Amino acid sequence: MDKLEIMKIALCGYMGCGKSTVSQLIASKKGLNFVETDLKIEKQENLSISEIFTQKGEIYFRKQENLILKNLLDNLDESVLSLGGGTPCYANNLQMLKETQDLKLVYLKLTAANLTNRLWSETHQRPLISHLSSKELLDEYVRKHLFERQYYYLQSDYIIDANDKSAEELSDEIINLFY
Ligand SMILES: Nc1ncnc2c1ncn2[C@@H]1O[C@H](COP(=O)(O)OP(=O)(O)OP(=O)(O)O)[C@@H](O)[C@H]1O
Ligand SMILES: O=C(O)C1=C[C@@H](O)[C@@H](O)[C@H](O)C1
Ligand SMILES: [Mg+2]
Repeated sequence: MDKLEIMKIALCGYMGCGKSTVSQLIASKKGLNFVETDLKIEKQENLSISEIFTQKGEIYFRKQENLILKNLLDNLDESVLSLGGGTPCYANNLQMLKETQDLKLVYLKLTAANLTNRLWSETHQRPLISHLSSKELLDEYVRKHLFERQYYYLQSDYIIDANDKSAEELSDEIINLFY
């Protein structure tokens, strides 16, 4: 495919890998829309992600995530889409992403150790890890969880080694894949 035809980029990866930060940089550098599934769900529910998990439960969240992704992909313009950490791992989300014309799925891959270091100061905002009270417990959780999820993330069109790179560098590396 001609590089210039690809105008839809979706970033996936584990919590804290930089999806939101890097997607926004790519969108602003290339004049594309920035879209984030988590933000869409928060807006629809008028609740934060943590509040949705607590008040309505994870199954409800996953159902809304699937419906919102379907709606987004059916109507997607030139955009950079920042997915939720679990999005490709549930329902038919990965299949929908792979079947969307002109969309390329990019995995921001970080080691479990680097993810743990980054997430340790930010656990309170993330409902799946907010109960983990020590860095050792967080590390153990991330290792197991990442192992389960890599199966899905690794089916992305592009796998980017995001260890020890700034968000600026990563945004340029991804832009260079397509433009
Ligand atoms: N390349 C980078 N190097 C160092 N820190 C980064 C990098 N990219 C993002 N960060 C920082 O890591 C944290 C997580 O980044 P961000 O929120 O973009 O990740 P995310 O993948 O969107 O997470 P979530 O799955 O929770 O939505 C933030 O504090 C952000 O400033
Ligand atoms: O990794 C996950 O399963 C999640 C990541 C976040 O982006 C949110 O979508 C939510 O906290 C669940
Ligand atoms: Mg994010």
